[in-house]
Amino acid sequence: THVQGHVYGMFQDEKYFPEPEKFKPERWTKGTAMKQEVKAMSNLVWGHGARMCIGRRFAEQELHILLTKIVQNFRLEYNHSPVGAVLNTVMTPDQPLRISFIPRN
Ligand code: HEM
Repeated sequence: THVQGHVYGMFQDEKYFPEPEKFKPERWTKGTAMKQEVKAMSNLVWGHGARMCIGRRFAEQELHILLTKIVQNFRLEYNHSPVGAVLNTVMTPDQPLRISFIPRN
């Protein structure tokens, strides 16, 4: 039996994520209003406990490098209708993401 936390729902909880629909990356930076221990337990993206994702640090490092390289080399533009989210085991966009990657040089 597949049992899975409702991670998307957790991110919608106003108590921990005021204005959950807004893009506010500062939610995750050090020194913001959310307490560190609440931040750590407010979502289960990586699972929790003895069987939590063993590749977490590796995946975070990869994402950090990937996003840094993209932003260094491209300006991203999106000029289409708002994108919704659909649950397909993990959350996926409800339409193709037609993001334009415009080279910076
Ligand atoms: C964005 C990327 C990733 C996400 C969101 C993710 C998420 C998860 C989650 C939710 C679990 C289940 C935790 C639980 O049962 O409580 C898991 C398990 C696991 N993940 Fe990841 N993972 C990611 C990337 C990776 C990578 C890159 C690796 C390996 C290099 C990896 C290796 C594993 C392994 C081996 C387990 C099983 C751990 C166990 O059962 O003891 N994951 N992951």
